[in-house]
Amino acid sequence: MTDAAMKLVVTGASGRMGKTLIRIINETEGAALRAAIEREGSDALGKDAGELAGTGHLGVPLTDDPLKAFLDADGVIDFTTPSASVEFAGLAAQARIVHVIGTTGFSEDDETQIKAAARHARIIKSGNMSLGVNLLGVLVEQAAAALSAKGWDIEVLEMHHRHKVDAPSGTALLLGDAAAKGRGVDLNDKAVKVRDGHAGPREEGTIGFATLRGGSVVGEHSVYLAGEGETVTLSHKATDRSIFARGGIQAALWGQDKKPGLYSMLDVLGLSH
Ligand SMILES: NC(=O)C1=CN([C@@H]2O[C@H](COP(=O)(O)OP(=O)(O)OC[C@H]3O[C@@H](n4cnc5c(N)ncnc54)[C@H](OP(=O)(O)O)[C@@H]3O)[C@@H](O)[C@H]2O)C=CC1
Ligand SMILES: O=C(O)C1=N[C@H](C(=O)O)C[C@H](O)C1
Repeated sequence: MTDAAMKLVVTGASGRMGKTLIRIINETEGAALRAAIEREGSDALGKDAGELAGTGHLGVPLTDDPLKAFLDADGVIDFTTPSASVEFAGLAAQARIVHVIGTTGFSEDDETQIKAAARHARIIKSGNMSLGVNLLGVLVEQAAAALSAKGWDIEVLEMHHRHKVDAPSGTALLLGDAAAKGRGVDLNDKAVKVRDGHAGPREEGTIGFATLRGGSVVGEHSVYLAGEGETVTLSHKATDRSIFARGGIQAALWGQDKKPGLYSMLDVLGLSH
């Protein structure tokens, strides 16, 4: 770690992604863990971040004072809950730092508040921080555009571990959005997220979602483009959370010299058009 290293805060530090981030930041040149935040009342407060993450003692105890931590840092990497991330976006704006948001499951109102915070913070937000999924999104957009003729139906299937609380996943929505973009439509007008009982035949032009939950599955996504007599399937399988952590850290480093604004992982990876 050098003096020039980007000083990072990890929120949700005792969560699945928080611990992965602490481990990967510790291995990343140019990044340094400055503080680790957990929610008020958490049993993890006061514990050492490195000991929690299994990397050995780092001398960074978990605290519940995000503003103090943000004012003394260059960036925050945040995989927590929608309400916490909205609060952190406001604090990142006050501290004028980079805010990487990996959290999923936001409401429209949450999204509006994050956009407002991006007037002062550099916010990079994505439902999936991995290179593979963001590349998949580009391919889905191309396939949906190429197969936009009548008769091709698009369905997104996802599976995650039993602890996941939001559905469809942020990645499934990202892929659905890419498909909608390829077709030149708005996903909000075309998404079918639930089918139950006598749902009737499939409505032409809709984009369907199906959700599976179970075991320890890190994240699996498939987009089906189903035509008459043939189906094209585009898939991604995550087997290790470190891909999300590496992407989150890459996003934070990328954001250092950017103007305030709301960016996506496509911007970070040079895949936006
Ligand atoms: N974009 C991407 O690439 C990825 C996104 N995710 C998303 O990241 C989020 C977190 O996932 P995961 O790590 O599996 O979930 P976890 O539940 O394991 O971790 C979330 C952590 O945030 C903590 N937390 C909740 N509220 C606050 C708060 N106000 N201040 C500080 N910490 C808080 C929780 O504490 P406690 O448990 O005590 O409430 C918990 O430790 C989810 O939305 C998930 O979908 C996950 C992987 C990749
Ligand atoms: O909750 C998770 O675990 C994951 N969440 C993200 C999502 O909602 O798509 C990304 C990844 O698939 C893991």
